[in-house]
Amino acid sequence: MSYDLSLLGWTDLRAAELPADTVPARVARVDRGAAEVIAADGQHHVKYGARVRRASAADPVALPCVGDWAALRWLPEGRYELDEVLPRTTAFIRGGVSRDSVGGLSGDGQGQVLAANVDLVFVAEPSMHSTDFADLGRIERLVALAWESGGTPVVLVTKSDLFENGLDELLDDVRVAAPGVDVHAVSSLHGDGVPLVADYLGGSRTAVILGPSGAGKSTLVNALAGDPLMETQQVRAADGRGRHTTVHRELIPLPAGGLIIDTPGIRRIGLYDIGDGVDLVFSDIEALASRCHFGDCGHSSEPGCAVLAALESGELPERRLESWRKLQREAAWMASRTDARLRKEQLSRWKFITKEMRRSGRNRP
Ligand SMILES: Nc1nc2c(ncn2[C@@H]2O[C@H](COP(=O)(O)OP(=O)(O)OP(=O)(O)O)[C@@H](O)[C@H]2O)c(=O)[nH]1
Ligand SMILES: [Zn+2]
Repeated sequence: MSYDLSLLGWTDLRAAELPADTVPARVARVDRGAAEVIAADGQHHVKYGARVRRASAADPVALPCVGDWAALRWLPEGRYELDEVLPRTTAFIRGGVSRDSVGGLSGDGQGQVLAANVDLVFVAEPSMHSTDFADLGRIERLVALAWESGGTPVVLVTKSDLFENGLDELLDDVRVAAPGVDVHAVSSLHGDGVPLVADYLGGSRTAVILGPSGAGKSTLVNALAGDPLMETQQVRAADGRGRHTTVHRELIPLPAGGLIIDTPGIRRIGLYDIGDGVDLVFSDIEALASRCHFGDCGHSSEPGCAVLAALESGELPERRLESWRKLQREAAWMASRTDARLRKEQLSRWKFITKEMRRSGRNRP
């Protein structure tokens, strides 16, 4: 089986970075010390070469991850080895903080890349979640995370069929929560909006879908993929196989071109390093704050505060200001951690391209 790598996102820009005597391959899945990759001549299971092992021992962020482009080197013994991870254009990084551990935090200083080279980040938020409406705060949080990864967020208000009246008003509220971000309603059940989501992938782009459990992510991926690649909740519950089904297919090529990365890690991603992302998702408040009388205005009781004025006039919803304060506190806390700062520096070499891309065309597919 041979693959057209351009359909998997391979570009001339990346080709320029390929070391001599190697062939490119996209990482579909990783497994301690080895990866499943897709090269032009087929799929391979490859072990990491000495260079990758050395680099990742020093910094786990250097470990290959799903979505990476890798350089494979042919060994005399007749197999490929993963020789190098090519520079990433975008990356979802989980900080060295596990919120599941005792006390809620365990700062081990070990960053981990969950997915790389993701062009589009679909933020799925159901229009109705049991009896609750779409959660705007969660959208803000995931959009911030999306910007921080370097990908372009697109908000999908899923299960739009559950919202009979007022869908337009809901979409307006979501647009306020995510300025500069495309917002669409999707019903995988009826197929509404699904072709539009596929269009974003433009034949060779890579996307992830973030969102709470039950948002309809698997159902949407199935609708995009056109065949039952992943089983939805009911099926999984029935056969008791848990989430294994998605683990086996982490990089999913779509029939119309483009790819979706769906991994348990990406599904569980919450709020990690969102420093820059907060500024982007709250660009309206940042703009207001720049007009405050005092440069270091805390927007609490200072005279000449443009933020408070907007709050009073109703231009700025109070919920949104609170959401901004909360995310800023978390981002500040993350930034105060030395290891988080270090990790950022190590990553900056991978991220500069990203920022340029973000500046040049952040909203359109
Ligand atoms: N009414 C309606 N229900 C939907 C739609 N999409 C998905 N569902 C249902 O919502 C439930 C959850 O869908 P999933 O696709 O499993 O959600 P998920 O986001 O993948 O959830 P996790 O795997 O837990 O992260 C299932 O019962 C689906 O049948 C939709 O467009 N409309
Ligand atoms: Zn102010």
